Amino acid sequence: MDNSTPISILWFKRDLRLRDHAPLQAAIAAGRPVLMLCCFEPSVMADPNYDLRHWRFVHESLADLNRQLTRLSEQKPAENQDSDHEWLPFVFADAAAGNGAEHQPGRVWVFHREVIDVLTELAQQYRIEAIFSHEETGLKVTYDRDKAVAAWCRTQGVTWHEYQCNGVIRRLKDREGWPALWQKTMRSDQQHPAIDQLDSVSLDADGWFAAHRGPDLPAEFGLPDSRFQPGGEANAHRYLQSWVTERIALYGASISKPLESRKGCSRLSPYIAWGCLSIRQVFQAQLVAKEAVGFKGQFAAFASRLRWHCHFIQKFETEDRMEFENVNRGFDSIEKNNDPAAYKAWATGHTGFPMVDACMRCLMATGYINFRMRAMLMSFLTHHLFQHWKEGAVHLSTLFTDFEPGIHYAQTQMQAGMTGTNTVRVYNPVKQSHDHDPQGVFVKMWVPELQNVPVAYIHEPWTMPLLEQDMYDFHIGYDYPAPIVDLAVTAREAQRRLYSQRKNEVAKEEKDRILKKHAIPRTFADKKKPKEKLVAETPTSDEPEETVGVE
Ligand SMILES: Cc1cc2nc3c(=O)[nH]c(=O)nc-3n(C[C@H](O)[C@H](O)[C@H](O)COP(=O)(O)OP(=O)(O)OC[C@H]3O[C@@H](n4cnc5c(N)ncnc54)[C@H](O)[C@@H]3O)c2cc1C
Repeated sequence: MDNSTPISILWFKRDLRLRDHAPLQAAIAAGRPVLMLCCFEPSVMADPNYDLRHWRFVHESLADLNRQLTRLSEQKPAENQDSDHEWLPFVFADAAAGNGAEHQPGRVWVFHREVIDVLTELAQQYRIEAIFSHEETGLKVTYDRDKAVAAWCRTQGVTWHEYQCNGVIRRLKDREGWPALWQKTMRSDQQHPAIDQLDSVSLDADGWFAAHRGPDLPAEFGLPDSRFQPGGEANAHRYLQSWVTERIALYGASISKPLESRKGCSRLSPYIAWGCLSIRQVFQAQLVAKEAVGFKGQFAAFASRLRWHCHFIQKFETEDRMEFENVNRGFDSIEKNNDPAAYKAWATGHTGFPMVDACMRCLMATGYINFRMRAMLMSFLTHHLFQHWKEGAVHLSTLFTDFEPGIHYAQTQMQAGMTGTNTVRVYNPVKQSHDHDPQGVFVKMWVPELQNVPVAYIHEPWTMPLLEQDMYDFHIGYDYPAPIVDLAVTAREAQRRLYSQRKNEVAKEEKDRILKKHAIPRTFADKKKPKEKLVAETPTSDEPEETVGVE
């Protein structure tokens, strides 16, 4: 192929799948050879929100895409595929049966360079006619990158076709009609690319590509770590299948519990965040399963969370300054503590509160903790320690394998009480421990110092009399820290300061602005529905049902 042959570029971003992929479908339909690429960009990898755990997941997901494409190009018949890919024939049966013999599905070319540099150098080799990708609602670093790519496309005469990502809509002024648009997207046909017709551009692997792909990626990206969820579309479908056919039964009883949620929640979040699954695929899978397996209430609660996913990202899409600034400017004048020692105790899991410490350590080791405990961690930092949310938000981003900027920053602001529109929820970690880990099993799993502490004291080890501390050879302040704050005092003080801050004029004006921009207007029918039902079926509020009530 010479440089006068027009080609299309399929740019994989946070959409690491081959199914329900509108840009790939459109790139194939455009009829030109397609060059599929993905870039590990040094500028994005240097962003403080990211960590090895994210890039390992992306690396695994890309390896999975290339494994699938290799199998398709080898035209292996469905029955010969190993159990690793037993789900593959489901979508690609035609290609696997040999209908795509004329075309090589090829591979995704993975660079370790800025995308703009890759595009510039590719443009010297090929006539790039168009770029196809999903719209990304990302951090400032990727937003700026996308603006640079758009400018590059304009100067080069390249058309950049961007496709809606999940239920998030660009350039929306307010939320009038948003729920109906979301439903329409979720119920519309999936956009499966005709992979058997993909005419893939093949770069010279040992020549041009080797010279231009950039430095080797860090070796750890390629080393699996079994403590974390593995990346890839194949794994995503496995989690989805086991969720909708079996694990859904556990949802209601597990959602709030740090231990039980590890199996009894879907655990689909990293696959959704990195695009190994689209929200539409998940929504439609649960619609089908609901008819087959029942558990309608559990499925309804799950479906409402799929909508929250897009609802929160939509907020960030509309107001991305919340990565750096208080969403309600009326809180800019609030004075927060600046206590590095307290922050460090929180960030490393040494606060003296077993549930806080167990959750943080579990998160550090495995990349996952359930919603309620995420909210509790943020509440502990911003309410009980009264520290600013910013540093803590970045710390948690690096720990969540499922880090999704839109959900993360919108949730952080809400949990920290920075919206001025939601109830301030100050979580009591002792109560959470009693309610959701009564025997201290989870706590002991992650805070081994507490191994010998009797259940009677596991939630508040500092209440253990000295005599018993001697008896169990466990000493507060020596084997495990004394609590770093007095919860009753800090909870009261946080509520007082946050609510009094809401009274300033800027906070009030901002509240109105925020509601106008981000809240989903209630319809008359919604207003007549009982609250619980409303939350499950048509959430007009931001507040996940499991946090209703004072904590
Ligand atoms: C401070 C804070 C930060 C968070 N940061 C992230 C993040 O970076 N990435 C992320 O995916 N989720 C985030 N969440 C939301 C939520 O905790 C996770 O989505 C959920 O725990 C993932 O587990 P799951 O897939 O088993 O959830 P399930 O209960 O099985 O829910 C299914 C899917 O619905 C979506 N979802 C569930 N709960 C919420 C919610 N409260 N808000 C928005 N979407 C939701 C997710 O995509 C999730 O995968 C955050 C919550 C808090 C309080």
